[in-house]
Amino acid sequence: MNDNFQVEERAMLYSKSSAYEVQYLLGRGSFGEVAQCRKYAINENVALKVIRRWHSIEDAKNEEEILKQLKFLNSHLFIIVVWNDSFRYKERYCMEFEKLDISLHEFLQKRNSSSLKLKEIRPIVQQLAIALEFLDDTGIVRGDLKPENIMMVDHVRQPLKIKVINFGLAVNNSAQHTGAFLQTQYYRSPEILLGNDFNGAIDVWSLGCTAAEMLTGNILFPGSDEYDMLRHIILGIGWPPSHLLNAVMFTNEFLYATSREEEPPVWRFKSSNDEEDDAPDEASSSTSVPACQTENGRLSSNEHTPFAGHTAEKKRKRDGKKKHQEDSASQKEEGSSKAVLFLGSSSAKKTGNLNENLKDSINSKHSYGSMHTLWIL
Ligand SMILES: Nc1ncnc2c1ncn2[C@@H]1O[C@H](COP(=O)(O)OP(=O)(O)OP(=O)(O)O)[C@@H](O)[C@H]1O
Repeated sequence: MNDNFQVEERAMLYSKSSAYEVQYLLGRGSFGEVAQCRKYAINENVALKVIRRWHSIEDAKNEEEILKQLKFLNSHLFIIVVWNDSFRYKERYCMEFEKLDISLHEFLQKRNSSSLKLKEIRPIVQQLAIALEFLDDTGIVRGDLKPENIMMVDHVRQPLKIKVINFGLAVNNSAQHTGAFLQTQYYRSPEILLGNDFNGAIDVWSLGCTAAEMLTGNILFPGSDEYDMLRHIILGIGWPPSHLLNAVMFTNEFLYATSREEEPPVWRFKSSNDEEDDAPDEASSSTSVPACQTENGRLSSNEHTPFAGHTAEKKRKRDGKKKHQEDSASQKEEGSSKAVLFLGSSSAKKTGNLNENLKDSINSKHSYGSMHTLWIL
């Protein structure tokens, strides 16, 4: 069979039930291209995700399995993209979705200020909370929430209507099984970074990061890697509770305890250059700038503020004792993660109890990553 199929204008694909004509490319992802196609059987436009042939068809099938389960649970009622059909064409695997408009990421880029007004953000967060509540109820599916995976249904109509695309299967709710695959780096929760068990709170974390990004136009925690992510988070909102640090799987990859005898241990950042006993408290370093304090414009991964080098660390070592005491004090402020969720717009008020239920539901997801939520009504 000739497998030399290219996703290009006017190319034809065929399933058992319909012919599809490619109109134009909507976007590219890690698995393949997504094109707007005319579906002749119904004479409507659809979005066809055509998986690259060198990519594992298995991954596509896993995604399809999740979509089937979501559809069975009436996901279309909960701000989740509608998946219609899948088929194989010339060694490509194709998944047909309802055609949506542009992503929130593109929408933010189109805007001069690259940030949204509160009155635009509120209905988006309200809709995302509904989607997350639904996904959490499934018990196994998590959203990979980030502006690229939030699609506008129609970006010129107010209030902005959105749908969530792309999900992950949360095997056993354990980071050991699913880990980093579940969340994209900038939106990855502390539970996942530190290898803790997790629940729906990790999606609330990503929701908080996304809400902050809509408001400021900047990525909230633009860490260049997992280590740098943790540094940004601790700089921005403080240390995770010590009981979490003492228990989780990857703590020792990023941090070390200053004294094994101390009860509880006091954690500090490991430095890439120094011996453990030489490492400063990077999180409280005055040379580092929290992501939330950056200037205008989205930061890319290579624009992050790097750790101060070895010399600066040596210098800070002189003040080590003082910092150590400050460390201990700040670690006692347990549950220090904060984020702002703007829920309760005029549209939310119309939904009355639903809004209250969502608040309860989100507030009930207690863990470090669930963030303290501040409701602006
Ligand atoms: N239903 C849709 N309607 C319109 N555009 C879409 C739709 N689904 C996806 N797109 C566009 O195609 C792009 C890639 O899609 P998607 O993220 O699903 O691919 P992917 O291969 O799963 O990517 P990744 O795993 O890297 O996120 C999206 O960023 C979006 O711009």
